[in-house]
Amino acid sequence: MSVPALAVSNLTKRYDRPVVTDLALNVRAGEFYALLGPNGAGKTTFLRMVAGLLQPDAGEISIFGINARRDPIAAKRITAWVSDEPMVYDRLTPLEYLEFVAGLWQIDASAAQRRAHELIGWLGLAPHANELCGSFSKGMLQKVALAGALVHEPRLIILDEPLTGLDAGSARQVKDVLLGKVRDGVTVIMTTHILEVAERMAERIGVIAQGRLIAEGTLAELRSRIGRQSSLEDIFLDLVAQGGAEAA
Ligand SMILES: Nc1ncnc2c1ncn2[C@@H]1O[C@H](COP(=O)(O)OP(=O)(O)OP(=O)(O)O)[C@@H](O)[C@H]1O
Repeated sequence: MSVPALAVSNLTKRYDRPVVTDLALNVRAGEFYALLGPNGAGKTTFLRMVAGLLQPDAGEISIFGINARRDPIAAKRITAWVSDEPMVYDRLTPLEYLEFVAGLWQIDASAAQRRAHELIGWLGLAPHANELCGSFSKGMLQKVALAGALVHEPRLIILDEPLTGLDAGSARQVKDVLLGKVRDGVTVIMTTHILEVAERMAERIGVIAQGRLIAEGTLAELRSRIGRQSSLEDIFLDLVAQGGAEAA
């Protein structure tokens, strides 16, 4: 069996109270995995630990067989992190920003230029490629940040709410880029509150509530767990209610 893109075990983080508790989760190479959960469930905290931005209290994280806690740089080389709060430099154009990021990854200049133009084209940013990011809307900044995260051609793309605030056209561009990446064998794990997106795009869905993975599977598997033909919204609400009752 091939090595999983992501293998997490016993992951735990607490602040003044537990936020992620003993969480185990595996994502297969080439899979599109959606992480759902109510507000405050611990999704962002979980993903930030996986991306190496937050130190867990306990647990193991393996990315394509690399122990991400022991060798975070090797793990980051093959991982992309796309936050729900895009951070790009106001005084750079998208092209300059992508060149800058490519430089950090020490990507050869001509390859970097080719990738930058490709990403800018896919995300519909070409008409703005030479404008300063400081004048961009939040949606445009989100797309620039996504392009920046993909410039080093990661094997695992981790996204926190990538579609929030995007208009229909931009959301379509982002979804198409992600689906294209999955077709090329890249693995995607993303959180979303847009259940329709999880339903349409993800091969498997994980549901987190109160810092624990309370359910996981294909939509059909989740449906059979609830035991009736329901929409993903009904399944999600049932699972979260069940998970909350069990935790209590
Ligand atoms: N730095 C921090 N210090 C203290 N508590 C924190 C910190 N970061 C997150 N939390 C708490 O941890 C819990 C989980 O937060 P997290 O952002 O991971 O949830 P989420 O599932 O991503 O929620 P949402 O869907 O609203 O984005 C929340 O109760 C939050 O207040």
